[in-house]
Amino acid sequence: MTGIETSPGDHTALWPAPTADGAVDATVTVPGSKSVTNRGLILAALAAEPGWLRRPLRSRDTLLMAAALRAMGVGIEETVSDGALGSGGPSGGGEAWRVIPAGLHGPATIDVGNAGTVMRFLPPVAALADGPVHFDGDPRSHERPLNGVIDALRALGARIDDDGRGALPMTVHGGGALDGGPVRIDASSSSQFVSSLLLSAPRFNQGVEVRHIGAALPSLPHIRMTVDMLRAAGARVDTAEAGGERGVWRVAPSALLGRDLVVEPDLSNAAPFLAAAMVTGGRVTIPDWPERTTQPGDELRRIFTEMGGACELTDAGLTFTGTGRITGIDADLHEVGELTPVIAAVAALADSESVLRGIAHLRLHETDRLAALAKEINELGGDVAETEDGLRIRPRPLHGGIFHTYEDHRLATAAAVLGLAVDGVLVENVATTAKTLPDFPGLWSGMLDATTTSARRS
Ligand SMILES: O=C(O)C1=C[C@@H](OP(=O)(O)O)[C@@H](O)[C@H](O)C1
Ligand SMILES: C=C(OP(=O)(O)O)C(=O)O
Repeated sequence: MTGIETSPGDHTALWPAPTADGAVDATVTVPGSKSVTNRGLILAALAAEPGWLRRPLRSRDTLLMAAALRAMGVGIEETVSDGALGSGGPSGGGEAWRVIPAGLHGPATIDVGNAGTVMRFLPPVAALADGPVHFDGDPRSHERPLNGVIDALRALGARIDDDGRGALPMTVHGGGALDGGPVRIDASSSSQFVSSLLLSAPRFNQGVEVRHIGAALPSLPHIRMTVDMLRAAGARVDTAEAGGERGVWRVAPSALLGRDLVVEPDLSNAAPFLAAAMVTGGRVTIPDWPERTTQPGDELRRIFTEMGGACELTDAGLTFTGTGRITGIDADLHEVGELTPVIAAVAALADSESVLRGIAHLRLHETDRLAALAKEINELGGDVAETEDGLRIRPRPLHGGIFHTYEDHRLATAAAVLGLAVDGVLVENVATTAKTLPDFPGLWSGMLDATTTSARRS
């Protein structure tokens, strides 16, 4: 495990965001999906036989997940696959992780960093271990809600010591098995509470029946991703979409298959690159864009088209073309909240007002994203106001300055988008992008260098 930032990064470092000289014209290969990689790791670790993850994302969040599973005894071998190892996916071989399930053991200590998927998806796995598993992480991990997972696990038979706030740090006293059964949770603050219980449920004695009570659930595509991946691993899952009750998910106890999974590119991390086409009136192609996917980033096709761009899905991937003119948008981003920071950056460069709704839960993400976006864009001369459930963005001429990022990868990529159009944007701690995107500055300058090269050729 080398070459990836595994700490939150250096707050004193300032990265001068490059401006674009003209329309970008580039093909950008985006690394694998965080959400698919971390679900794939858990399902493979709980399987009855070894499995493969091909083209996994190697970033802070996924390396923390792999380290945590290893700490509980799971084998994860990193290899570079070639034809001999089987299909390497649409573009051939590349990196692959072989996951070898084993008895889950405590005592173990897990560093969750600031990864929602690690802090929420692993406590049910720890409940299946045969000893205590201690969870802690970055200071922000102590503030992000975990009560839905803690309360549900207790109701399902787990013993957990925490300080009574429903947050980290905590110790799950794994008993080697968990009863499971019916449980009610309020997952209105994070869809990850539901995904967490479903992912480990095939290994609970009675499986699980999760009933969501409370206000609307955010990020439904991510719950669909959980259900799809469970089914692909052989689990039996009942959902509203399969004729079941709304807000209720049932997973039957069963053995899980070891899969050979090719991880899709991270479509949410494609957002800044597609935004570059929007902002510069250029063209960006993302290879291997899936034809069908549960990733919320697929909605970018619709959202950026509504804002004035155009896209085409071909054998080469998704090609997104901007005209340089951006129209403001009135959009409910409840289901695709993680796309908000980059959409807000594009909206700040539009020629009319935008209203982004349905995203109050973003106040509980890596940072309070609504407050941070409003403050940082306004400090560059913008006019962004927080509403009860989102942002109202009135485009203004922007100027350079320091853009603080609050250890939030998506704040940093949003700042890079603004920097394409605004001279003198200095992005604090761009290294924080390593949470989900290794070498973002390299990919960004690669996109701009490819543009210069193609301009010279023509
Ligand atoms: O399950 C997942 O992989 C995710 C679910 C969403 O979380 P919330 O429902 O907490 O917004 C999303 O924002 C996060 O980036 C990834
Ligand atoms: C909310 C996010 O991450 P996490 O998995 O830490 O919740 C995100 O990546 O936008």
